[in-house]
Amino acid sequence: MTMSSTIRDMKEGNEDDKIVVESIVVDMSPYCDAASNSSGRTIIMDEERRDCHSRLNEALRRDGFAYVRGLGIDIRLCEDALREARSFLHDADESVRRSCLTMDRARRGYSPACSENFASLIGERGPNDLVRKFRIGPTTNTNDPTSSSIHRPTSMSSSSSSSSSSSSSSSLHAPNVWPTAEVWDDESASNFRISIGGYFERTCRAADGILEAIRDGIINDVRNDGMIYESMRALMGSGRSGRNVGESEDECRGEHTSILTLLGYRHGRRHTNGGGGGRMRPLVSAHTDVGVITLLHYDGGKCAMLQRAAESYGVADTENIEWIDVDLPRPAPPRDDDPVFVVNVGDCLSDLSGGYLRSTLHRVMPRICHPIADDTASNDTAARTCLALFVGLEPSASMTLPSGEVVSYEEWRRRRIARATAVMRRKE
Ligand SMILES: O=C(O)CCC(=O)C(=O)O
Ligand SMILES: [Fe+2]
Repeated sequence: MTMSSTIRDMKEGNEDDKIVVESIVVDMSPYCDAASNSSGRTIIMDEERRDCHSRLNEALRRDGFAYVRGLGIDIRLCEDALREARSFLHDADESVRRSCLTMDRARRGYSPACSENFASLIGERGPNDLVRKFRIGPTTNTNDPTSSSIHRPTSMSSSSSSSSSSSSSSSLHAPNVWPTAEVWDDESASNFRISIGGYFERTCRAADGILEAIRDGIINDVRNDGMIYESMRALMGSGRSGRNVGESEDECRGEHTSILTLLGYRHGRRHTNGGGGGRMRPLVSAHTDVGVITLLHYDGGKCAMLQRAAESYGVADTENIEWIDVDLPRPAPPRDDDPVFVVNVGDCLSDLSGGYLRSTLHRVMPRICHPIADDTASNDTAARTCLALFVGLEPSASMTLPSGEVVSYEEWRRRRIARATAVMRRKE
Protein backbone atom coordinates (compact mmCIF):
# COMPACT_ATOMS: atom_id res chain seq x y z
CA MET A 1 0.00 0.00 0.00
CA THR A 2 1.47 3.36 -0.97
CA MET A 3 1.50 6.37 1.30
CA SER A 4 -1.12 8.14 -0.84
CA SER A 5 -3.55 5.25 -1.07
CA THR A 6 -3.22 4.78 2.66
CA ILE A 7 -4.29 8.33 3.30
CA ARG A 8 -7.09 8.16 0.76
CA ASP A 9 -8.50 5.06 2.48
CA MET A 10 -8.36 6.87 5.77
CA LYS A 11 -10.20 9.93 4.50
CA GLU A 12 -12.97 7.83 3.06
CA GLY A 13 -13.72 6.49 6.49
CA ASN A 14 -12.20 3.05 6.16
CA GLU A 15 -13.05 0.86 9.18
CA ASP A 16 -9.37 0.23 9.83
CA ASP A 17 -8.56 3.94 9.94
CA LYS A 18 -6.84 3.96 13.30
CA ILE A 19 -4.66 1.00 12.50
CA VAL A 20 -3.70 2.53 9.17
CA VAL A 21 -2.82 5.86 10.78
CA GLU A 22 -0.78 4.16 13.47
CA SER A 23 1.13 2.25 10.85
CA ILE A 24 2.26 5.24 8.81
CA VAL A 25 2.62 8.13 11.27
CA VAL A 26 5.72 7.88 13.46
CA ASP A 27 5.14 8.88 17.08
CA MET A 28 8.12 11.10 17.98
CA SER A 29 7.17 11.59 21.64
CA PRO A 30 10.13 9.55 22.98
CA TYR A 31 12.37 12.26 21.47
CA CYS A 32 10.13 15.34 21.42
CA ASP A 33 7.57 15.09 24.17
CA ALA A 34 8.81 12.69 26.82
CA ALA A 35 6.43 12.13 29.75
CA SER A 36 7.57 13.23 33.20
CA ASN A 37 7.16 11.31 36.43
CA SER A 38 5.90 12.85 39.69
CA SER A 39 9.30 14.29 40.57
CA GLY A 40 9.44 16.00 37.17
CA ARG A 41 12.16 13.69 35.83
CA THR A 42 11.82 12.57 32.28
CA ILE A 43 11.14 8.92 31.74
CA ILE A 44 12.23 7.66 28.40
CA MET A 45 12.57 4.00 27.76
CA ASP A 46 15.51 3.05 25.57
CA GLU A 47 13.23 0.64 23.83
CA GLU A 48 10.71 3.37 22.93
CA ARG A 49 13.48 5.50 21.51
CA ARG A 50 14.88 2.61 19.53
CA ASP A 51 11.50 1.84 18.08
CA CYS A 52 10.96 5.53 17.27
CA HIS A 53 14.28 6.15 15.53
CA SER A 54 14.17 2.94 13.55
CA ARG A 55 10.61 3.61 12.31
CA LEU A 56 11.49 7.18 11.38
CA ASN A 57 14.65 6.28 9.49
CA GLU A 58 12.95 3.37 7.78
CA ALA A 59 10.33 5.76 6.34
CA LEU A 60 12.93 8.37 5.44
CA ARG A 61 15.15 5.79 3.73
CA ARG A 62 12.25 4.36 1.79
CA ASP A 63 10.49 7.58 0.75
CA GLY A 64 12.72 10.55 1.68
CA PHE A 65 9.53 11.68 3.48
CA ALA A 66 7.86 10.62 6.74
CA TYR A 67 4.70 11.54 8.66
CA VAL A 68 5.33 12.37 12.31
CA ARG A 69 3.33 13.33 15.39
CA GLY A 70 3.98 13.52 19.12
CA LEU A 71 6.15 16.64 18.67
CA GLY A 72 4.65 18.20 21.81
CA ILE A 73 3.08 20.94 19.69
CA ASP A 74 -0.52 21.79 20.46
CA ILE A 75 -2.85 21.73 17.48
CA ARG A 76 -4.15 25.18 18.46
CA LEU A 77 -0.70 26.66 17.87
CA CYS A 78 -0.74 25.16 14.35
CA GLU A 79 -4.28 26.33 13.67
CA ASP A 80 -3.50 29.85 14.87
CA ALA A 81 -0.35 30.01 12.75
CA LEU A 82 -2.21 28.72 9.66
CA ARG A 83 -5.01 31.23 10.21
CA GLU A 84 -2.56 34.12 10.59
CA ALA A 85 -0.56 32.97 7.57
CA ARG A 86 -3.79 32.83 5.51
CA SER A 87 -4.77 36.27 6.66
CA PHE A 88 -1.39 37.73 5.58
CA LEU A 89 -0.86 35.73 2.37
CA HIS A 90 -4.41 35.68 1.01
CA ASP A 91 -6.61 38.31 2.70
CA ALA A 92 -4.39 41.30 3.42
CA ASP A 93 -3.87 43.93 0.78
CA GLU A 94 -0.77 43.47 -1.40
CA SER A 95 0.55 46.73 0.11
CA VAL A 96 0.72 45.01 3.54
CA ARG A 97 2.80 42.17 2.09
CA ARG A 98 4.98 44.55 0.09
CA SER A 99 5.78 46.49 3.23
CA CYS A 100 7.83 43.39 4.14
CA LEU A 101 10.02 43.31 1.03
CA THR A 102 13.73 43.03 1.88
CA MET A 103 17.02 43.15 0.01
CA ASP A 104 17.47 39.41 0.50
CA ARG A 105 13.99 37.99 0.03
CA ALA A 106 15.29 34.40 -0.11
CA ARG A 107 15.99 34.73 3.61
CA ARG A 108 13.56 37.20 5.18
CA GLY A 109 10.26 38.95 4.54
CA TYR A 110 7.88 38.81 1.60
CA SER A 111 8.60 37.10 -1.69
CA PRO A 112 5.84 37.81 -4.25
CA ALA A 113 4.45 35.20 -6.67
CA CYS A 114 6.62 34.48 -9.71
CA SER A 115 9.79 35.86 -8.15
CA GLU A 116 11.61 32.62 -7.29
CA ASN A 117 12.63 29.64 -9.36
CA PHE A 118 13.23 26.37 -7.50
CA ALA A 119 13.93 24.48 -10.73
CA SER A 120 17.32 26.21 -10.64
CA LEU A 121 18.13 24.40 -7.39
CA ILE A 122 18.59 21.22 -9.38
CA GLY A 123 20.05 23.01 -12.39
CA GLU A 124 16.81 22.80 -14.39
CA ARG A 125 15.06 25.45 -16.39
CA GLY A 126 11.38 26.05 -15.62
CA PRO A 127 8.82 28.81 -15.16
CA ASN A 128 9.04 30.88 -12.00
CA ASP A 129 7.17 29.45 -9.02
CA LEU A 130 3.59 30.63 -8.58
CA VAL A 131 3.42 31.02 -4.81
CA ARG A 132 3.60 33.86 -2.30
CA LYS A 133 6.05 33.45 0.55
CA PHE A 134 6.96 35.12 3.82
CA ARG A 135 10.08 34.17 5.81
CA ILE A 136 11.42 34.61 9.31
CA GLY A 137 14.50 33.21 10.99
CA PRO A 138 16.66 33.61 14.06
CA THR A 139 18.10 37.04 14.57
CA THR A 140 20.58 36.29 17.38
CA ASN A 141 19.26 39.49 18.92
CA THR A 142 17.85 38.82 22.37
CA ASN A 143 15.60 41.90 22.15
CA ASP A 144 13.71 40.37 19.28
CA PRO A 145 10.87 38.18 20.52
CA THR A 146 11.20 35.97 17.46
CA SER A 147 14.82 35.24 18.19
CA SER A 148 14.80 31.53 18.91
CA SER A 149 16.92 32.31 21.93
CA ILE A 150 13.76 33.44 23.67
CA HIS A 151 11.28 30.69 24.27
CA ARG A 152 8.30 32.82 25.29
CA PRO A 153 7.01 35.51 22.99
CA THR A 154 6.29 38.39 25.35
CA SER A 155 5.06 41.86 24.54
CA MET A 156 4.82 42.09 20.78
CA SER A 157 5.20 45.62 19.64
CA SER A 158 3.62 46.01 16.23
CA SER A 159 6.48 48.08 14.95
CA SER A 160 8.76 46.68 12.31
CA SER A 161 11.87 45.01 13.65
CA SER A 162 13.74 45.59 10.41
CA SER A 163 16.05 47.96 12.20
CA SER A 164 16.97 45.44 14.88
CA SER A 165 20.63 44.57 14.91
CA SER A 166 22.11 41.14 14.50
CA SER A 167 25.23 40.08 16.34
CA SER A 168 26.21 37.52 13.70
CA SER A 169 28.19 38.42 10.60
CA SER A 170 26.83 35.47 8.63
CA SER A 171 24.59 36.28 5.70
CA LEU A 172 22.38 33.44 6.96
CA HIS A 173 21.49 35.68 9.92
CA ALA A 174 19.49 38.80 9.19
CA PRO A 175 16.84 40.86 10.97
CA ASN A 176 13.23 39.77 10.62
CA VAL A 177 10.72 42.13 9.05
CA TRP A 178 7.10 42.24 10.20
CA PRO A 179 4.06 44.09 8.87
CA THR A 180 3.45 47.15 11.01
CA ALA A 181 0.29 48.57 12.59
CA GLU A 182 0.63 51.51 10.20
CA VAL A 183 0.23 49.41 7.05
CA TRP A 184 -2.07 46.72 8.47
CA ASP A 185 -4.21 47.19 11.56
CA ASP A 186 -2.81 46.97 15.05
CA GLU A 187 -4.56 43.74 15.98
CA SER A 188 -3.77 41.92 12.74
CA ALA A 189 -0.11 42.91 12.84
CA SER A 190 0.25 41.90 16.47
CA ASN A 191 -1.64 38.57 16.14
CA PHE A 192 0.40 37.65 13.08
CA ARG A 193 3.68 38.25 14.83
CA ILE A 194 2.72 36.43 18.02
CA SER A 195 1.38 33.33 16.25
CA ILE A 196 4.08 33.01 13.61
CA GLY A 197 6.89 33.81 16.08
CA GLY A 198 5.49 31.27 18.56
CA TYR A 199 5.14 28.58 15.91
CA PHE A 200 8.71 29.16 14.73
CA GLU A 201 10.16 28.86 18.21
CA ARG A 202 8.17 25.71 19.01
CA THR A 203 8.91 23.89 15.74
CA CYS A 204 12.64 24.70 15.99
CA ARG A 205 12.66 22.90 19.32
CA ALA A 206 10.73 19.92 17.93
CA ALA A 207 13.18 19.74 15.01
CA ASP A 208 16.01 19.24 17.50
CA GLY A 209 14.28 16.10 18.79
CA ILE A 210 13.72 14.81 15.26
CA LEU A 211 17.39 15.32 14.37
CA GLU A 212 18.44 13.53 17.51
CA ALA A 213 16.29 10.56 16.51
CA ILE A 214 17.68 10.56 12.97
CA ARG A 215 21.22 10.67 14.33
CA ASP A 216 20.61 7.82 16.79
CA GLY A 217 19.03 5.76 14.02
CA ILE A 218 21.94 6.27 11.65
CA ILE A 219 24.60 5.58 14.27
CA ASN A 220 22.77 2.46 15.35
CA ASP A 221 22.44 1.20 11.81
CA VAL A 222 25.83 2.11 10.36
CA ARG A 223 27.88 1.01 13.36
CA ASN A 224 30.76 -0.39 11.41
CA ASP A 225 31.51 2.92 9.71
CA GLY A 226 33.75 4.85 12.09
CA MET A 227 33.39 8.07 10.10
CA ILE A 228 29.62 8.21 10.44
CA TYR A 229 29.89 9.02 14.14
CA GLU A 230 32.00 12.08 13.31
CA SER A 231 29.58 13.12 10.56
CA MET A 232 26.60 12.86 12.87
CA ARG A 233 28.16 15.18 15.44
CA ALA A 234 27.05 18.14 13.32
CA LEU A 235 23.44 17.24 14.15
CA MET A 236 23.95 17.53 17.88
CA GLY A 237 25.02 20.07 20.43
CA SER A 238 24.74 23.80 20.45
CA GLY A 239 24.30 24.36 16.74
CA ARG A 240 20.59 24.35 16.05
CA SER A 241 18.37 25.08 18.98
CA GLY A 242 21.15 27.34 20.17
CA ARG A 243 20.94 25.78 23.60
CA ASN A 244 23.86 24.03 25.22
CA VAL A 245 23.38 21.23 27.70
CA GLY A 246 23.06 22.78 31.15
CA GLU A 247 21.94 26.17 29.92
CA SER A 248 18.58 27.44 30.99
CA GLU A 249 16.07 28.56 28.37
CA ASP A 250 16.84 32.17 29.15
CA GLU A 251 20.54 31.72 28.50
CA CYS A 252 20.37 29.96 25.18
CA ARG A 253 21.65 31.40 21.95
CA GLY A 254 19.85 31.58 18.63
CA GLU A 255 22.61 30.89 16.14
CA HIS A 256 21.07 28.17 14.04
CA THR A 257 19.97 29.17 10.56
CA SER A 258 16.54 27.55 10.39
CA ILE A 259 14.00 29.52 8.38
CA LEU A 260 10.24 29.37 8.68
CA THR A 261 8.57 30.02 5.31
CA LEU A 262 4.84 30.62 4.97
CA LEU A 263 3.61 29.62 1.51
CA GLY A 264 0.31 30.70 -0.03
CA TYR A 265 -1.20 29.13 -3.17
CA ARG A 266 -4.35 30.28 -4.96
CA HIS A 267 -6.43 29.26 -7.93
CA GLY A 268 -4.82 31.04 -10.89
CA ARG A 269 -3.70 30.96 -14.48
CA ARG A 270 -1.75 27.72 -14.25
CA HIS A 271 -4.99 26.01 -13.27
CA THR A 272 -6.93 27.28 -16.24
CA ASN A 273 -4.15 26.51 -18.78
CA GLY A 274 -3.94 22.92 -17.61
CA GLY A 275 -7.71 22.62 -17.44
CA GLY A 276 -7.90 23.44 -21.15
CA GLY A 277 -6.22 20.16 -22.04
CA GLY A 278 -2.66 21.48 -21.88
CA ARG A 279 -0.08 19.95 -19.61
CA MET A 280 -0.26 21.29 -16.06
CA ARG A 281 2.85 23.17 -15.00
CA PRO A 282 3.93 23.04 -11.36
CA LEU A 283 3.32 25.90 -8.95
CA VAL A 284 6.68 25.04 -7.35
CA SER A 285 9.05 23.20 -9.70
CA ALA A 286 10.61 19.86 -8.83
CA HIS A 287 13.52 20.38 -6.45
CA THR A 288 15.26 19.00 -3.40
CA ASP A 289 15.50 21.09 -0.22
CA VAL A 290 18.97 22.42 0.49
CA GLY A 291 19.07 22.25 4.30
CA VAL A 292 19.16 19.43 6.85
CA ILE A 293 15.47 18.48 7.15
CA THR A 294 12.22 20.30 6.39
CA LEU A 295 9.25 20.11 8.76
CA LEU A 296 5.95 20.85 7.01
CA HIS A 297 2.43 21.47 8.23
CA TYR A 298 -0.38 22.61 5.94
CA ASP A 299 -4.10 23.05 5.62
CA GLY A 300 -6.47 21.15 3.31
CA GLY A 301 -6.56 23.92 0.64
CA LYS A 302 -7.60 22.16 -2.56
CA CYS A 303 -5.96 24.22 -5.31
CA ALA A 304 -2.48 22.75 -4.85
CA MET A 305 -0.92 19.41 -3.96
CA LEU A 306 2.56 18.59 -2.68
CA GLN A 307 4.00 15.57 -4.49
CA ARG A 308 7.18 13.57 -4.01
CA ALA A 309 9.00 11.37 -6.49
CA ALA A 310 7.99 7.74 -6.02
CA GLU A 311 11.61 6.65 -5.90
CA SER A 312 14.93 8.30 -5.84
CA TYR A 313 15.37 9.37 -9.44
CA GLY A 314 18.37 11.01 -10.98
CA VAL A 315 17.81 14.72 -11.29
CA ALA A 316 18.22 14.29 -15.07
CA ASP A 317 14.97 12.41 -15.66
CA THR A 318 12.47 14.78 -14.07
CA GLU A 319 10.22 14.27 -17.13
CA ASN A 320 9.49 10.59 -16.51
CA ILE A 321 8.94 10.47 -12.81
CA GLU A 322 6.06 8.84 -11.00
CA TRP A 323 4.71 11.36 -8.49
CA ILE A 324 2.94 10.53 -5.23
CA ASP A 325 0.60 12.95 -3.43
CA VAL A 326 1.79 13.93 0.04
CA ASP A 327 -1.58 14.48 1.68
CA LEU A 328 -1.62 15.35 5.38
CA PRO A 329 -3.69 13.12 7.66
CA ARG A 330 -5.99 15.06 9.99
CA PRO A 331 -5.67 13.79 13.53
CA ALA A 332 -8.70 11.86 14.77
CA PRO A 333 -9.86 11.17 18.37
CA PRO A 334 -8.32 10.39 20.78
CA ARG A 335 -5.32 12.15 19.21
CA ASP A 336 -7.19 15.12 17.79
CA ASP A 337 -5.01 17.61 19.65
CA ASP A 338 -1.79 16.07 18.29
CA PRO A 339 -1.09 17.46 14.81
CA VAL A 340 0.64 15.47 12.08
CA PHE A 341 3.63 16.93 10.21
CA VAL A 342 5.69 15.86 7.24
CA VAL A 343 9.49 15.56 7.57
CA ASN A 344 11.64 15.42 4.48
CA VAL A 345 15.36 14.93 4.02
CA GLY A 346 17.41 17.88 2.71
CA ASP A 347 20.65 17.82 0.71
CA CYS A 348 22.81 18.61 3.74
CA LEU A 349 21.62 15.53 5.64
CA SER A 350 21.93 13.51 2.47
CA ASP A 351 25.60 14.54 2.13
CA LEU A 352 26.34 14.16 5.86
CA SER A 353 24.96 10.63 5.89
CA GLY A 354 26.86 9.67 2.74
CA GLY A 355 23.57 8.97 0.95
CA TYR A 356 22.21 6.70 3.71
CA LEU A 357 19.27 9.11 3.70
CA ARG A 358 18.58 10.79 0.38
CA SER A 359 16.89 14.07 -0.35
CA THR A 360 13.86 13.33 -2.47
CA LEU A 361 12.60 15.38 -5.40
CA HIS A 362 9.28 17.05 -4.74
CA ARG A 363 7.08 19.71 -6.30
CA VAL A 364 3.72 21.45 -5.85
CA MET A 365 1.12 20.93 -8.60
CA PRO A 366 -2.07 22.88 -9.31
CA ARG A 367 -5.32 21.01 -8.71
CA ILE A 368 -8.53 21.82 -10.50
CA CYS A 369 -10.98 23.07 -7.89
CA HIS A 370 -13.92 25.41 -7.71
CA PRO A 371 -13.01 28.58 -5.88
CA ILE A 372 -15.97 30.60 -4.70
CA ALA A 373 -16.41 34.14 -5.87
CA ASP A 374 -15.92 35.79 -2.49
CA ASP A 375 -12.74 33.94 -1.70
CA THR A 376 -11.57 35.48 1.54
CA ALA A 377 -9.44 33.20 3.67
CA SER A 378 -12.30 32.45 6.04
CA ASN A 379 -14.51 30.85 3.39
CA ASP A 380 -12.10 29.83 0.66
CA THR A 381 -11.43 26.11 0.62
CA ALA A 382 -9.34 26.39 -2.54
CA ALA A 383 -6.44 28.50 -1.22
CA ARG A 384 -3.66 26.37 0.23
CA THR A 385 -1.39 27.51 3.04
CA CYS A 386 1.76 25.73 4.15
CA LEU A 387 4.16 26.34 7.06
CA ALA A 388 7.61 25.03 6.15
CA LEU A 389 10.50 25.00 8.61
CA PHE A 390 13.80 24.58 6.76
CA VAL A 391 16.22 23.37 9.40
CA GLY A 392 19.76 24.71 9.10
CA LEU A 393 22.88 24.41 11.23
CA GLU A 394 24.94 27.16 12.79
CA PRO A 395 27.00 28.85 9.99
CA SER A 396 30.29 27.77 11.60
CA ALA A 397 29.07 24.24 12.46
CA SER A 398 31.76 21.83 11.43
CA MET A 399 30.57 19.11 9.07
CA THR A 400 32.68 16.00 8.61
CA LEU A 401 31.64 14.52 5.29
CA PRO A 402 31.93 10.74 4.89
CA SER A 403 34.91 11.39 2.58
CA GLY A 404 36.71 12.75 5.65
CA GLU A 405 36.60 16.33 4.42
CA VAL A 406 35.69 18.87 7.10
CA VAL A 407 33.73 21.92 5.99
CA SER A 408 31.63 24.56 7.74
CA TYR A 409 27.87 24.54 7.14
CA GLU A 410 28.05 28.00 5.55
CA GLU A 411 30.77 26.87 3.12
CA TRP A 412 28.90 23.65 2.32
CA ARG A 413 25.79 25.72 1.48
CA ARG A 414 27.74 28.12 -0.67
CA ARG A 415 29.16 25.21 -2.70
CA ARG A 416 25.74 23.59 -3.01
CA ILE A 417 24.23 26.74 -4.51
CA ALA A 418 27.31 27.37 -6.68
CA ARG A 419 26.99 23.83 -8.11
CA ALA A 420 23.38 24.45 -9.18
CA THR A 421 24.29 27.83 -10.66
CA ALA A 422 27.16 26.29 -12.65
CA VAL A 423 24.83 23.68 -14.17
CA MET A 424 22.45 26.48 -15.21
CA ARG A 425 25.27 28.43 -16.84
CA ARG A 426 26.43 25.40 -18.81
CA LYS A 427 22.91 25.03 -20.17
CA GLU A 428 22.71 28.65 -21.33
O1 LIG B 1 4.13 23.96 -0.21
C1 LIG B 1 4.65 22.89 0.08
O2 LIG B 1 3.99 21.94 0.49
C2 LIG B 1 6.16 22.68 -0.02
C3 LIG B 1 6.91 23.74 -0.76
C4 LIG B 1 8.36 23.35 -0.92
O3 LIG B 1 8.68 22.24 -1.26
C5 LIG B 1 9.44 24.31 -0.60
O4 LIG B 1 9.13 25.50 -0.36
O5 LIG B 1 10.60 23.89 -0.53
FE1 LIG C 1 10.80 21.87 -0.90
